[in-house]
Amino acid sequence: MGFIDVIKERAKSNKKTIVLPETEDRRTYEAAAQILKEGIANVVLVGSEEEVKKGSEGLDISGAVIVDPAASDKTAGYIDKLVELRQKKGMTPEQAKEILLNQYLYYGVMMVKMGDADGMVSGACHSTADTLRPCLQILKTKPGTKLVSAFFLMAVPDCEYGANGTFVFADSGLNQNPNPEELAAIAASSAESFQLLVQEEPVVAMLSHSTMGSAKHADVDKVVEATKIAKEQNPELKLDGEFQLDAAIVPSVGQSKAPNSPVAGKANVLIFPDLDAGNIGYKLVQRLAKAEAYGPVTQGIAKPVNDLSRGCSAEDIVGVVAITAVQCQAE
Ligand SMILES: CC(C)(COP(=O)(O)OP(=O)(O)OC[C@H]1O[C@@H](n2cnc3c(N)ncnc32)[C@H](O)[C@@H]1OP(=O)(O)O)[C@@H](O)C(=O)NCCC(=O)NCCS
Ligand SMILES: CC(=O)OP(=O)(O)O
Repeated sequence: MGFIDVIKERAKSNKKTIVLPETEDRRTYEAAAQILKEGIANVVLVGSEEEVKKGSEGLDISGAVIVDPAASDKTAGYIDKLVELRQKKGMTPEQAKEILLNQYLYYGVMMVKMGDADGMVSGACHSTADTLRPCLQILKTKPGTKLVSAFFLMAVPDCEYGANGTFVFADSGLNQNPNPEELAAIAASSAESFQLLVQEEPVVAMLSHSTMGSAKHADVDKVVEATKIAKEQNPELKLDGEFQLDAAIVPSVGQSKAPNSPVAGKANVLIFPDLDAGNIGYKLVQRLAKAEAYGPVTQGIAKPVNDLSRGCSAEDIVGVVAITAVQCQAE
């Protein structure tokens, strides 16, 4: 079984309820039909009966729950709660009502916040910034976590590297230019996510254009500092750096460029120095190596809510929903 098949089986073993708010997008219905058919999760679609009927024409989504913000008796409570949460930022009851009746993404986040759904997946037709901003504003970080970050689960076909071709790539979605402390936090969270989702020991590489001092630059210094912090804060973790990508994942190159590192050549969690590298890197592997790419999956947020690339397929949405359901099981 491939990575995503295992995740789907885990999701089915203890079904969770996931909101899909993007009912203006046909891929949402195609994914919902597949999720229901396979029994991966209970599905909530946000929209009017009429919108959903029109958008899902020809698909069997009869098992989905449809929640219409304009008709639901929960909406008034969501408005009050949103005002309470965002009052200090200037949110008025009128604004909260306008947002919740018209922006289904916000409605989905409020359903999760209020415990009316376990998790949410959105982002097929909203940018990452527009998807994650309301999640961060309303749900906030998990207790004990300062930074929310985002990763991709990459399943590369016919690949002997990583965990049989499965990797976590981080941060590929959220933090644009993390400082050393933030990069160290991203590494620690990514190791935890890898353990939860891949169920193998994480081996974490801090990536750079330099391996163990082979290049000199402020960008390299940042990764060296992040590696030092991450090691100090997580002495139990298999984590090392700084590495070029080949030294991190290819055993023979790791052996020649960093012979004394327990991580070189064996990494399955790749920590990119910034979002340019992380986002470009995952898209290169997805498009050129034809890897499955699931995400951006968030970590460090108070409840499981995950994003999608606007370039995603319905099958990608199904995969991210299954991953979200497994994160919900771990809550
Ligand atoms: C997500 C993003 C939009 C947030 O930035 P922003 O719009 O400037 O919003 P703010 O900085 O005001 O943050 C909004 C809230 O989220 C919180 N927040 C932002 N980033 C956070 C993080 N990484 N961890 C925890 N909380 C965070 C802020 O504290 C703030 O909370 P508050 O409103 O209660 O004070 C921004 O980080 C971003 O654009 N990231 C890149 C996304 C992207 O384009 N990715 C590429 C494609 S995948
Ligand atoms: C993850 C990502 O790159 O998202 P989008 O394609 O929506 O910008």
